[in-house]
Amino acid sequence: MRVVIVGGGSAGWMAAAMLSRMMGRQLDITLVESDDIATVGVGEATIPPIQHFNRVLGISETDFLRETGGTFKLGIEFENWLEQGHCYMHAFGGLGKEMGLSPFHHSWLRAVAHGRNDSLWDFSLNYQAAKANKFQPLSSIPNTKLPGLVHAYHFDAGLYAKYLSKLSRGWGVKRVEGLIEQVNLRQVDGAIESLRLRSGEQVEADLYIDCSGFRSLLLGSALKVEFEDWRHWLPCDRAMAVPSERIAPLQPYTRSTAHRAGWRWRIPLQHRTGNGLVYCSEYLTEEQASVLLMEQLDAPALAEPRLIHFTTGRRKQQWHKNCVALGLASGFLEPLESTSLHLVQSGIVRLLKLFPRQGWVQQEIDEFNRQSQTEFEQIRDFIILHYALNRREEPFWQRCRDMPIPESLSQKLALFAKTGKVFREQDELFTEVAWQQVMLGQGIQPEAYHPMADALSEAQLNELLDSLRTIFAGTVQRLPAHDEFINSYCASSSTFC
Ligand SMILES: Cc1cc2nc3c(=O)[nH]c(=O)nc-3n(C[C@H](O)[C@H](O)[C@H](O)COP(=O)(O)OP(=O)(O)OC[C@H]3O[C@@H](n4cnc5c(N)ncnc54)[C@H](O)[C@@H]3O)c2cc1C
Repeated sequence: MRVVIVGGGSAGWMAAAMLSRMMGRQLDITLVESDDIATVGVGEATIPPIQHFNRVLGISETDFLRETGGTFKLGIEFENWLEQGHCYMHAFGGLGKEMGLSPFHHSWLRAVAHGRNDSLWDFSLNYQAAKANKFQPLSSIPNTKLPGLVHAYHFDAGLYAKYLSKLSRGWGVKRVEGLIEQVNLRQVDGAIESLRLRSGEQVEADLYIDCSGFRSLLLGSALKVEFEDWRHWLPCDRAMAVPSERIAPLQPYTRSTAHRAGWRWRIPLQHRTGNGLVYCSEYLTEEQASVLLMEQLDAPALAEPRLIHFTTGRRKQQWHKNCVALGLASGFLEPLESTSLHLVQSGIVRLLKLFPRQGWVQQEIDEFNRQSQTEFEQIRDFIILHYALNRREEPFWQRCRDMPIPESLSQKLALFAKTGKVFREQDELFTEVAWQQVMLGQGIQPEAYHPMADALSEAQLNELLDSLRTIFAGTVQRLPAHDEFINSYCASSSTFC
């Protein structure tokens, strides 16, 4: 089968690498990219499943981090989101200790209700290590049955695309440089027939993968698949990004700091720090955004700030006829929970699981679209949660607080507020522990805890919590500094250019 991938950003090269690796010579893969159209040029923070993607590709962690200037990530810190001066973390990994069927946070809720003043994050090893700037891979805590650290990465997505391009071409992918000027549709069924490049060359395939970025050249422009706009839930529509010099120490976590009309990110890489402001253009001009971004850099800028326009939402079908869209061509959710590259990854995996034998089968397409829709909506709800429960005073934040939220989210919040209970939908990306941290972090104080948490006596509970705190503190103390570990394990020669 002939496959053409349009676009050589992270989405295009991730798709090329995985399809060529998994399907081998059964597919004749061509990737078309244009030197005249830049990639989006941002995308630095990820979530833990990216490890699996690299493993399947056979990429070692050290090579990957060296090639992409990458660092380790243990979670995302949210500063000023609830209100100015408040801070919490969505730390990856678990909390406390497995308590049979009773999630650990119920025991913590009980302890707090009875007068203890521990923070939930005293029982997150990831949080403790992150705030101490410590890291090394740790699958479990030695001499205990407790799990260790769960990590993702910060890396330069442009360098990742370059690296995957080199690997993919070794695995048989053909690269064509050229600007696509026309997408020709078949008369008979309206599917894509061919692409005409500026050079006059025609490129034909059985399956087209649209990774053309926000343009959505094939799925959106040519096939006219509608875009579902979610700005009424997520009103930010601009980002301004700027790299700055690396500073020490390298923090093993992403920082997301709310400002008067959105938030800013700070992502430490080996060769630079990625910074950006996400904002709503109704409340902040481009000039104000630039001042806000630049005045709060913690090291000299390495380039001029760059403005990116976006609209939050998704294409109503992400696979239509003989065209599947991945990455920005399929939809966009702001990078608050670092989910875009993950959506590329899961789209590729979904495509491979439903890969057509020949032609296309409508049931496969419907299943792909159903799963993609669910995944996008679940992530959307998780992102809205951060905005909806704020207590900030500025007009932008008041608007976020007053906005109606999806029914699926309001049910989840109400259940947690009343009972402390939270459930992960089937196959949902975010774990119960992730939901707990953000709901508590955004100020929900559950009225009750699960009766199973009463199974221990008060003395037993206190002993358990004290011993967990001691174990976590001792474990973190023995970890090397994140910088030290990077230097010895995967130091990169990448420089900013
Ligand atoms: C502000 C912002 C911050 C982000 N931060 C994160 C983050 O922290 N973590 C994360 O996971 N994701 C993040 N993302 C998303 C992430 O950057 C993208 O999902 C990812 O890079 C994939 O982009 P892409 O390949 O779909 O598109 P692009 O990088 O835009 O690539 C599009 C490609 O299509 C080609 N093309 C377009 N038109 C034509 C044509 N006519 N002919 C030929 N070629 C064409 C271009 O040359 C280019 O190669 C962020 C996105 C934004 C906007």
